[in-house]
Amino acid sequence: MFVLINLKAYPCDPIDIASIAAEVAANTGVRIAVAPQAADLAAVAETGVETWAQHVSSIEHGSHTGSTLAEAASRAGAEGTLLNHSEHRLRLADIDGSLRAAERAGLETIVCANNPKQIAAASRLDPDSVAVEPPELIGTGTPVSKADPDIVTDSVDAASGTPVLCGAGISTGEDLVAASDLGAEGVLLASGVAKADDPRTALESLVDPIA
Ligand SMILES: O=C[C@H](O)COP(=O)(O)O
Repeated sequence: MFVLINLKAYPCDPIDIASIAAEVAANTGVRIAVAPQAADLAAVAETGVETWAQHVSSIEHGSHTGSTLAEAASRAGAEGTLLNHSEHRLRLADIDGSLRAAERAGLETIVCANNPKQIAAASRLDPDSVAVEPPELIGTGTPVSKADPDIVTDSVDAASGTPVLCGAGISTGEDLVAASDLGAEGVLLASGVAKADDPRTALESLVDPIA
């Protein structure tokens, strides 16, 4: 199982969480990555943790002020990028453009979607993986794997072989196992670690059942 921790714009310490994630990954063998703010990519990558961008723009080098160039994310140490997160929705043409930009820069890609129908469409754009996240469960602590397990199984069917992650409300080892049992190959989570009083304990207990 792939565990991708999205730090969003939470007021956490990205270096502290990245260092913890690097240690837990090394100690357990579980693939764990951290997606910080773009400005923190290089510092997070320096900790040795697998580092992901939260987004890259559908642009090439040129006059694009305020954009996130895929090559710049890669140069800063990103190995992959999320696209079309529920909190950063893109138009179809921009998802495709950002996917091509990420490919050009050698970044692994995950396209997020709300439901199985969107997962089917996202998979056709040929990302490395897709992630299903019902927006109404994000940040609630109620895991999608329990609240609506059919969303995960239907997404796995709809993805036609593209690996599926699930996210929203994932915070415990039990949630992780439930996601795996439903066919997910990873989880996308944020508040369960980024807003935890003790991120180390939160992350260690999350991966414990698969370590
Ligand atoms: O990117 C992460 C997801 O939006 C899930 O967030 P959450 O774990 O706080 O529910």
